[in-house]
Amino acid sequence: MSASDFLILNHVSKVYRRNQSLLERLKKNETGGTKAVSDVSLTVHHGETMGLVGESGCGKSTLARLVSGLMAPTSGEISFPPNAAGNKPRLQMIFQDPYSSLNGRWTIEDIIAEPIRVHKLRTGRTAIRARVDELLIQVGLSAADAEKYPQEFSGGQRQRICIARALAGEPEFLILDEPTSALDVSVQAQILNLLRDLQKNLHLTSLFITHNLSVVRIMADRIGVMYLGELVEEATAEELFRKPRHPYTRLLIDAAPDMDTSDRSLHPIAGELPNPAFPPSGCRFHTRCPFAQDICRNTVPPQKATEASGMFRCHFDLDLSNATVFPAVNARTA
Ligand SMILES: Nc1ncnc2c1ncn2[C@@H]1O[C@H](COP(=O)(O)OP(=O)(O)OP(=O)(O)O)[C@@H](O)[C@H]1O
Repeated sequence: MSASDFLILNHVSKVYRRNQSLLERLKKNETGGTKAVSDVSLTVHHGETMGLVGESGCGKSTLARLVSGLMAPTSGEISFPPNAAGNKPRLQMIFQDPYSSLNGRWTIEDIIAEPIRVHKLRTGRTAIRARVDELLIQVGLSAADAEKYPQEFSGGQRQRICIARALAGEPEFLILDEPTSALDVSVQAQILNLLRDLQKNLHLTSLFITHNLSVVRIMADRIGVMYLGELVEEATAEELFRKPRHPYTRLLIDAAPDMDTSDRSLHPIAGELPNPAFPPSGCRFHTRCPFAQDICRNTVPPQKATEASGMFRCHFDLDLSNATVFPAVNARTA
């Protein structure tokens, strides 16, 4: 542990239990459920944005809920090393759906004022209203919007309100779970720009979760890649794109849309995602990996360190820096 450590995940796993049929029990699934997060170890440093990326169902949202304390891990530990004052950091979350996360019967003032009141950050109606106005302006809305209701705003504007509400709690740590995935492509870029400016100006530490690698490339200092509950690679954003070490990372890079063009759709990733309740043996990615050998089917790959303080889990040291390593995939998506 070092002084710059903000959040530490130590061998964290989460199993969702479910009722099994007799046949299922006889078959094999000894865990009796879905191991949505499997043995994840990760450190987030002060002031850093850690991106988590992977396809739907890889366990990203489960990890977010574990880190936020909404849910306890089945095994492993999650800790926030105490700051100088010995306090736990204040945490806020921003979710994907700005429609369901705002109470339609409350005015925007009530919504944004709530965390200010709960954490006793200002007292008195005038001071609280002044802070609400300030936050609305900070997220690109206007003080007059405080009197309105959520239904009067577009999706992008509602996400701005959610961001203002999160900032109202004066968080040291922000968890963003697919904050732009429900928005139109043109609005996505505006919200990402806003979030980037806020992170820079407010020196927030954050966990940014998305299925879109192009989005974390813009937002994150470091990126963790998840596949079927496991962290398969972790590196700085620069290193991950320059020299991916795991074949799944290479496929995600090839599937990522180009944020500089109007076509920002994700390209499909080859192969079918296995059922997380019954992950493949050995390397979980072997059923989709063009480099798979017998060892991949039978043996769990070791965790290997990269030169630049990253890590990856693959039996081989493949050179994946060139996009042509998956010609079939690239021909299909061209
Ligand atoms: N409450 C739950 N009970 C049982 N299984 C669950 C529960 N929540 C998630 N799962 C399962 O755990 C796995 C991981 O889900 P999770 O939502 O964390 O993934 P994700 O990567 O965030 O996906 P998405 O982007 O679709 O939300 C999936 O197989 C999912 O079906």
